[in-house]
Formats: sequence, C-alpha cells, structure tokens
Amino acid sequence: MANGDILRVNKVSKNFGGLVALSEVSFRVKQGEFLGLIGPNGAGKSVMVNLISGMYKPNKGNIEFDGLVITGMRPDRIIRMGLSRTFQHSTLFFDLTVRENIMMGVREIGDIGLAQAILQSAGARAKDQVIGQRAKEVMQLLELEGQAEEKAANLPYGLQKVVAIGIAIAPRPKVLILDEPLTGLVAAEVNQVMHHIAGLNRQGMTIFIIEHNMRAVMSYCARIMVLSFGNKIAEGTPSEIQKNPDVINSYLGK
Ligand SMILES: Nc1ncnc2c1ncn2[C@@H]1O[C@H](COP(=O)(O)OP(=O)(O)OP(=O)(O)O)[C@@H](O)[C@H]1O
Repeated sequence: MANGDILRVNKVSKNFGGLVALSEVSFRVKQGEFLGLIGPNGAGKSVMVNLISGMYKPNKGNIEFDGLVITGMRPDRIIRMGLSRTFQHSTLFFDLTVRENIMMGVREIGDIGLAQAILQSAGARAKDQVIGQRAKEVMQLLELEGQAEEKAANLPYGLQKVVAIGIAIAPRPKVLILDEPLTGLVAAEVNQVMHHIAGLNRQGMTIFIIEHNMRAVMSYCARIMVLSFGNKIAEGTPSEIQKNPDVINSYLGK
C-alpha cells in the first residue's frame, strides 16, 4: 500500500438496530507501527476490532489490509492474510499444555509461510514436526519454554495472557490486534505482557492495542486514537492526546 500503510479503515459505520456503535470512522495504520486505541466503555473499540477481523460486517465503509479490500471476507481468510487478534476474554484451551495451546494456533491456520507446501502435501508426522517446530519458536520468542508442559489452567493470569498472544502470533501475522490484553493483571504482569508486545513490535510486527491502562498505552504507543460514542475524537502522539481537551472531557478526566 502507498505510504507504507498496512491497514486502512475508510469511513466505517456499524449499527445494531437503532444503536450507532461506530459512525464513519477512518484511520490508517503504518507498517511496523505501535498504535493504541482508547476511549470510554461502550465507545466502539471492540466493535472496531470485530469489524477489522471479519467477525462483523460494516453497514457502510470498507477496510483495506495489505493492499486488498477485506470487508466481507471470512475471519479465517483474514487471519491467513496476516492479520491476527487476541480476545478480551481468555480463549485458551485450559486442559491443554502451553505447547499444545500454541500448536493449536499453528494448526488452526495451516499456513506458516515456507512450511505451507509441507503442510499441504506431507503426511501427518511431517506436519506435526513442522507445527511442533513453529510452536517451539513461539515459546522461545515469548520466554515460555520453562512452562511448555504446564497445563494452561495452572499458569498465573499474566502468563495465560502471554500464551494467548503466542496462539495469535503462531501463524506469523503482519499485524497483531490486542483487545484489552492487560485487564485484570497486577503491575508486574502488566510489565511482563507489555515487554513481550514491545519485543514483537521491535521485530517488525505492527501492533494495534486497545487498552484502558493509560500508563501502558502512553509509554508504549507511538500514536494513539480516541473513540467516544462511536466517533473518532482525536488522534496523535501520547503527549498530544494527554493535552487534548476533548479527550480529557470524554475520557481521561474521569
Ligand atoms: N453484538 C452486538 N449487538 C448489539 N450491540 C452491540 C454488539 N456489540 C457491541 N454492541 C454495542 O456497541 C457499543 C460499543 O460497544 P464496544 O464493545 O465496542 O465498546 P468498547 O469501546 O469496546 O467498550 P469497553 O471498553 O467497555 O470494552 C455498545 O453500546 C455495545 O453495547
């Protein structure tokens, strides 16, 4: 895409019956960027994530990812194109180990770059090997090797969030969307999760994070967008956002 945009949201609106959840919202995300989305409860943040990831369809407007219009595409196809997300509520397989959880992330996609040909043509054993290898890489990347054989249910909450990120990045996405990944975490866990997200960004992954934790958003995001009642009310650097009177009135001041 021109200007290095990896994602473009163009005048997107979403209604639920008479409720306007999003009203003609537009924004762009640059390749490699660390973008934050903030706003009060009910502002439309999760609806925006669901529209981008193909779970909802907009009533108006369109969304472009990596040069293609993805509006109306099925969520699995959007993931295969390289746009992955995590969910506000945990989506781990609690009875499975960390390794097995991350293997699920790889397997679900069935497309891991160079390994794609092997996955399509080879027998079950070769497939398992490729999937296991990718799971190992992901665990190394997120420093989860020590917990590889632990059941997800037995992990502290912060590590469960890291495993959820592992499932999402297993298919090597270009863009990772995180929907409130810090909810319910204590300060040390917040730092742990943000450390991993920042590491992924340093390695080139574009990050789009929805969060209420202002300290984390302000210290990690290069740019922040603010939604309120379905409208984009501001966009700028953390210091611009902190000074913006509309943002203070509708969100930060409260
Ligand atoms: N599937 C749905 N059906 C009907 N209304 C919905 C649906 N999903 C979201 N909404 C409504 O859309 C509005 C925006 O909700 P959304 O979940 O996007 O808010 P949010 O900004 O993510 O809030 P929070 O910070 O509390 O997660 C709310 O009024 C919500 O009730």
